[in-house]
Amino acid sequence: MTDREAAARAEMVESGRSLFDRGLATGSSGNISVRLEDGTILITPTDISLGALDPDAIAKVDAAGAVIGGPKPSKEAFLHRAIYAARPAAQGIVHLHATHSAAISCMAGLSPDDCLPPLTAYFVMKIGRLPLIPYHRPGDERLTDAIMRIAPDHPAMLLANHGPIVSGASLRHAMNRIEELEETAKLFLLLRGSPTSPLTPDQIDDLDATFGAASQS
Ligand SMILES: O=C(O)[C@@H](O)C(=O)COP(=O)(O)O
Ligand SMILES: [Zn+2]
Repeated sequence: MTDREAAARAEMVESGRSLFDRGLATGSSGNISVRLEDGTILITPTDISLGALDPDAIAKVDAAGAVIGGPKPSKEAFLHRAIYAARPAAQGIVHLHATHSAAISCMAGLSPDDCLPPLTAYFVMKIGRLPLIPYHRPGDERLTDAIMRIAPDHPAMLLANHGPIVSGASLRHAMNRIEELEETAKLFLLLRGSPTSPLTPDQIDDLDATFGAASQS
């Protein structure tokens, strides 16, 4: 095993524990993956608590989905593979059922192109727009087409009646992103019923020009 793979396994364990300890992952929901230099993907096993990962019991699949090591992979491995295929720079992916973003994913009348308003600069910088992916049961590979179409322009997507799935240039980057998404979902729910002033298109353009559009990384 390369040093990079050993470090990735350790980082997955630590990330899962951190998410679980803070209540961002509960029960056995959610999954985490890292893409290695050779294109193979480390992914959490199916039906396991993210708080109880073992670095020596993490599944490994190739880009075509064949299992090349470890226990049975997450049923969402196809989804992670589709995102890696659509976003060549992505090296880490996190999927959660975090309460506030999962609550948003169940709301009626969401805009499919953008289901959270640009409330804060950091949300714009980390997420940009948040598209809604139509409901499919977990593990349904028919989701692949929609993901391949939408993921190239979006590092974060919200699965309807389910939760967010977010990629990043590293696992740390994906973690930061999904945590920002969850915090913004919480803000959005806190502000419901209060008049709010989301950022304007000019303010968003200024952020994109200064920090780079979130869609690019
Ligand atoms: O919601 C689901 O069933 C999956 O998306 C999930 O979060 C956990 O599934 P596994 O990764 O197969 O445990
Ligand atoms: Zn899920």
